This record gives sequence, structure tokens and C-alpha cells, in this order.
Amino acid sequence: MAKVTKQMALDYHKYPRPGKIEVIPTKPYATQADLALAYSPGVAYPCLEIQEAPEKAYDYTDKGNLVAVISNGTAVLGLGDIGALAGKPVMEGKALLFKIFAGLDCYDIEVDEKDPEKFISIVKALGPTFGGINLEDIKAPECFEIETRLKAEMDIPVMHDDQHGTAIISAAGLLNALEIQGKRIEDVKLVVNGAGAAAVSCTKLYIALGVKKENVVMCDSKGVISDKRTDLNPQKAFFATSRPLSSLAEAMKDADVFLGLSVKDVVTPEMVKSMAPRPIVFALANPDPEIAYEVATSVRPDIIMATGRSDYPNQINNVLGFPYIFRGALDCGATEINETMKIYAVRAIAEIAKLPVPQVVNAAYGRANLKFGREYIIPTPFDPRLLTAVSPAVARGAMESGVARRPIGDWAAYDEKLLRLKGNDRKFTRRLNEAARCNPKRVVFAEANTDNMLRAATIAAADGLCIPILLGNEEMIEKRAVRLGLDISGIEIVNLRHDREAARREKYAEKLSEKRQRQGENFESALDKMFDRNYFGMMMVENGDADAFIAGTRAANNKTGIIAREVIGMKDGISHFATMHVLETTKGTYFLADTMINGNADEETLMDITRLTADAVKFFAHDPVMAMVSYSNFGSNEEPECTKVHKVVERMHEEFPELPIDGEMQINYALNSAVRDKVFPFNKLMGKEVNTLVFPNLSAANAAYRLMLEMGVGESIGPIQMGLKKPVHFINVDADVRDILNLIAVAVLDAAVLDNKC
Ligand SMILES: NC(=O)C1=CN([C@@H]2O[C@H](COP(=O)(O)OP(=O)(O)OC[C@H]3O[C@@H](n4cnc5c(N)ncnc54)[C@H](OP(=O)(O)O)[C@@H]3O)[C@@H](O)[C@H]2O)C=CC1
Ligand SMILES: CC(=O)C(=O)O
Ligand SMILES: [Mg+2]
Repeated sequence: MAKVTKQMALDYHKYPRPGKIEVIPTKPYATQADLALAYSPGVAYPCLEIQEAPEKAYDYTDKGNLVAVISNGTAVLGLGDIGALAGKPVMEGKALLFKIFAGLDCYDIEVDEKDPEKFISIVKALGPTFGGINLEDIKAPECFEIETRLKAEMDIPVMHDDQHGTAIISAAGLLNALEIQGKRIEDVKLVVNGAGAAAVSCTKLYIALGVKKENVVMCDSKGVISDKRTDLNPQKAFFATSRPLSSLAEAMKDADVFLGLSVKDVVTPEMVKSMAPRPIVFALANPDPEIAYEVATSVRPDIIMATGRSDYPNQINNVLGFPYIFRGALDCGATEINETMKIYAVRAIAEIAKLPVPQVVNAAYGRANLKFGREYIIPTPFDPRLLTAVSPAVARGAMESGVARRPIGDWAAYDEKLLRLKGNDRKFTRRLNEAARCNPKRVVFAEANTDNMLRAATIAAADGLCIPILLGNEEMIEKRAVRLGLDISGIEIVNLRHDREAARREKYAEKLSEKRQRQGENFESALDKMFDRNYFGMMMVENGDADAFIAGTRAANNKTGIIAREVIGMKDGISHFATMHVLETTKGTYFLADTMINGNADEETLMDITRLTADAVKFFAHDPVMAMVSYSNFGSNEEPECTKVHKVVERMHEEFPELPIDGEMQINYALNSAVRDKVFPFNKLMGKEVNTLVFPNLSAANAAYRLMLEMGVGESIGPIQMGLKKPVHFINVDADVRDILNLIAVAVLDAAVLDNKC
């Protein structure tokens, strides 16, 4: 599982633009008429409708899909009172999670106000904007009063996630952990460390699920909460014990369950050793738990251990709950999030962990075999079933408890809606990365001495995406890593110019000269070439010492392309290689070729590009529907540039009659099937949506994909090399880390398919 360094986290937040979220319009805005509808004068009509009937805000605005994450920064993660502004990255993070996991729009709102009364009135005044309010990282005891008042005074669901989100997720984990450990909830002795927002709510929910209050001991920063203490607020006083316990260590003796929602490192190995047989330890302080996972599991092999971290098994983090809880609540117009809804959510989450784990989840966690048990008591945040299980459960809970203003009638249609939502978040890119992680391959980075390549290689290694081999001078690479704050320990570095590589250089030179003797290559000239990182790196792939090769941020692609032809060679029956870009847009996934290599493609070259593109689209498990793009339509212009495309279309129809391909055609006809089918009813793509565009030349293809990217079209993957015998890929000079990571995934998958293993 991925380990992150400080530098990786800072870079992630800073590049390519600061922060993690943006606002994207959902309606057309291109014309004067659009603007007259979006704003004045047209906008006045929905305003007046809403004035007359306020519930119409759910029809005419984003209110029903919009959540606010609101914090005053007084208890941010386990970092304490770091202030509203410093908490913003956490709140932006939650906004991102709302969007990607549940399709909910979300604004993060950091309020610089610690006075509960003033904070309440600020949040209350924001009510008209939102469909729900997620209070976050507000310290106890103020959070209790704040939440209680806002719930009572607002007509939309308000939930303090640190209290109830944590309670719901950890309760689901607890039910499953008890089942595995063979303990009954009514019998267990529970020790809770922390008596703040999260701890109080978790313990109350556990009691609602069956834990006996007299079996609970709670501690705060001053020690055991006993009935002798005079400094207790009402929430703490509720849990005060009469047992004569003076410390956490004493309380932990013979306890069945420990729940930590406090601060790091307050639990010792001795305390865990003293617990009852088959103990359960939830050490949930973030980012560092009350006791480290390795330490607790090493002293008690019979333990079930959970933390709030993603880099250990059993992550109990409220991300498993809040997106889906708010989704369900908003979709049925719930006025609140109540106990019934919470308990329904607990049971739904707990049940998912017992079902067989989908491959995408295993792949996301680099695991082959997640299975209900000691190291898997709770679903992982990447489990796509959470949305379709938890949101309907929450909505049913709302309806049964009578708080749903817009009850769901058609559950099948609701499931459909949720399934559609699941498909919206960079599906292609995610699947690509998940598939690559199934079978990570050895990837040579010829340009490990550039910042972005080194960053990408390090992330890919940590993420289990590939096994990087860095080409270059160890000292320089290590210095660069230190400067960038990257942890490259365990990553192989090959200094191809060093004496210790002499034997390998000679072996590769022999192979290359043998292969190319009839092109005038002798051993000496080949040996010279082995001092060049591109030759050496590609020879590693050719010789089986690596599975894939990546370069390009430094070298001109046409030069590396020539080397690739010499070293790797072309696929059978193909004379030209080419590149394709995949673009993920809000309209769907598109494949564009040739975006990078063939300057003036003649008919033969275009034929190769077209064949290769059809195969490459199939490689990505898509059915190609191909338009051959030009500035003329089906022979309407007889310029050589158009007839070239026309002839390729004819040849493709002859050679591949089953392949949906047509042209030449202008881009608007390619992308608008209704207009195309109306104007050219004879076209062979009738009723089909084109997903693959082959351009007549490099200028057009390159300009098209770059134009779309500059216009903010979304994620692009490429350039994906097509036509060489082995996975050798060249990235753009201006590639950022994300581009390189995507291309690594392509290269790994390419290598895995060559190996026939994935
Ligand atoms: N994994 C997850 O999903 C979640 C984890 N958390 C984590 O739980 C922790 C608490 O969060 P939250 O409840 O929001 O914060 P609060 O500020 O509301 O509560 C913190 C509590 O920890 C207690 N505490 C501090 N130091 C110690 C100590 N040495 N021994 C015992 N108790 C101590 C405080 O005691 P006192 O009352 O005396 O000040 C207080 O009761 C944080 O680390 C947070 O990251 C929170 C939510 C979700
Ligand atoms: C996860 C979370 O909300 C917290 O640690 O505060
Ligand atoms: Mg929190």
C-alpha cells in the first residue's frame, strides 16, 4: 500500500495548479442566448418560482446535490487547533471525496470563528445555498452544542462527521471484528481513549448497538473519567465510571476492545499485551495512531487491529461513510440524519465486507485476495459497492423514520442513477491503472535524471504500479531525490557508463551488431551506442532484462523513434509506427491518432496508422468506431490530401469489412452522429457514436488533441506508441507527473499482455 512522503504530498497539492477542486458549469454558455438564460434576464424566472414555492430550489438550482464542508479548524485531524485556514486542505480533500465517490458537489467553507454562538449563526445563514451541511474538525465540547443547535434550527441534514461518520464506520468494523473474534457485543469490556467529538459519538452508537454502558471506561487527557472527577462536561459525565481505576494502563487490563480517538503513541505494547484473549484495537488517531500497527500486531498475534490510515489493513476512516450517507439523505430529501439512518448505514457497510471482493478493489490495494477476516473487517474506500449499498440504505432509513420529504418510489431507477454516478470519475484512467497494478512490470526510466521522471518513478514504485529501473549516475539521482524529498530506497539504479556495466554493454553490443549486421552495424559502432541511455535502456527490454522502456522528456521523439526501430523493430506487417492519445472528456473516451510521429503521412503510412489504431483501441477493451478525418466529406474534394484519406478508407473497407470505419469526413460529422446520418445517410457508421479519430496528418492530430487539452477537456493519456514489437514509450517534453504515471500504466499493461499474464 502506498506510503507518502512530505514532498509528494506538497507537490500533489501544488501542481499542476494549487488546490484540489474547481467549479465547472453544467449548462451551455457559448452563445449570447445561453448567457441570457444562465443570467439576466432568463434567470429571473426560476428566482420567482422559488420565491413562490421554496422547494422548487431543488428543481432549478444545484441545492439538492450540493453539500458544504464547514470547519473552524479547531480539531483538524489529530493536529489540533491549527486554525480555519490551515485546515483548508483537509476540507478541500473532503470536497473531492464527496465528488468522486458520490457525485455530490461540495464547497469547503473555512470559518474563522471559535465562538459557538457566532459560528452557529454563520452556518445557519448559509442554509439556503446547500442541500446538506457536513460539519468537520470542530473541537469538543463546542461541537456538541453546535451540531445539536444546527440540527434543530436548520431544515436540511446537518451532520458532524467526526462524531457520526466515525461512529458509523467504526461500528460496522466493530460488529465484524466481534464476529471474527467470536465475542458478543453485550459481553465486551470497552476502553475508549479520548472523550471528544468522535469518541463520545462512537461510544454512544456502540451502546445503541448493544455494548453495556457499565462495561465502558473512557479516558481523556487527564486520565480515567471517573465519577470522582469534578471537571467533567455533560458528555463526559455520561460515561463516568465508579470503578477504582486510575490510569489507561489499568483500564486496558483484560479489556476486549480498545477504541482510540485521541492522540498518537499513548498506548504501549504492555497495555495491548494485558488485554483479554482475542483483543480488538481500533487506534484511530490521525494521521498517527495511538499505537503503531506493526507494534500492536507484533505483541498480540490474536489481535484484530484497525487504524485510520490507508497504508495498513482495516482502514477505519469516515470516507467510507459521509459521501454515501449524504447522497442517500439528499436524494430522498431527508430533513436530518437520524439514528435509524445511521444504523442502516452501519449494517450496510458491515455486510459489504462479507461479500467477495471485486477485482478493482484488490487491484487498487495491490492485493490479490482481500477476504473477510482479521485483515479485512471493513470494505475499503475504493469499493464501488459502497455507493449502491449505503445510499439506498440511508434513504430507506430516512423514509422509515418519516424524515424523507421526497421519498424514493422507484428503487430500480434509483439504483440506475447511482450506477451512472459511479461511471463518471475518470473511468478509463482508473481502470487502466488498476489493470496495470494487477501485474506490475519492470520499467526502465532512461531519463531518471529529470525531476518529473524521478517523481513519477518513485510514486509508481510506492503505488505498486511498476518496478522502476533508473538509468543514470547513482550519485546524481540520489542528490536529485534528496532535493525533491523523494524516497528512492529499494529502487534499482543502473549506471550504464560505469565499469561494472562493461560486460553488459558488450553483450548488448554483440546482440545489436548481430541483428543489424546487414545495415552496416559492427560490434565497435554498437558498443559506442551502448553509452547512450536510449540504446542501453531499449536493449535491456530487447534482452529481457526489463519489460518496458520510457523516455522522451529530454530527447526529440523522432530520434528515439529511430533508435527504437533499430533496437526493438516493427511488428510484423507494419512499416511505420505511430502514436495515439486517449482523451477522457465529459462526452466520453476518445482515441486520436497519429498525434506525435509521422510528419507527412503518405497513403501507406496512414494505412499503418489506421490499422494500428484499430488494434490499440481494442487493446483498451473498447470497440473502435472510426472516422477518418479530413476537410472534405466522402470524396467532395479532390485535393491529394483528401484523396489520400479516401483511398485508405476504401482499402480499410476491403481488408476489414467488419470494422466500423468511414470517411473521409469533417470533424463535426465525425462527432455528431445525428447530423452525419441525416446529411450522409449512406455512411457506414449509421447510428453509431464515433470514438476513434484518425487524422490525415500530424499537424491536424497534434493540434486537435492539444487544443482539446488547452480547452480543459480533462485527462489525457499518451502518446501511446503503436507498432513497435515491445513496449517502448516516449512521453511529451512538457509531460507532468500524472502524464508519466498514466503512460507507465500503459507500458506495464502492454508488457503484461505480451507476457499473456494479465
Ligand atoms: N479514523 C477516523 O475516521 C477518525 C479519526 N479521528 C481522530 O480522532 C482524534 C480525535 O478527534 P476529535 O474527536 O475530532 O477531536 P477532539 O478535539 O474533539 O477530541 C480529542 C480528545 O482527545 C483527548 N486527548 C488528548 N490527548 C489525550 C491523551 N494523551 N490521552 C487521552 N486522551 C487525550 C482530548 O482530551 P480532553 O477532552 O481532556 O481535551 C479529547 O477528549 C483525532 O486524532 C482525529 O484525527 C477523528 C474522526 C475520524
Ligand atoms: C478522518 C477525520 O475526519 C479526522 O481524522 O478528523
Ligand atoms: Mg475530521
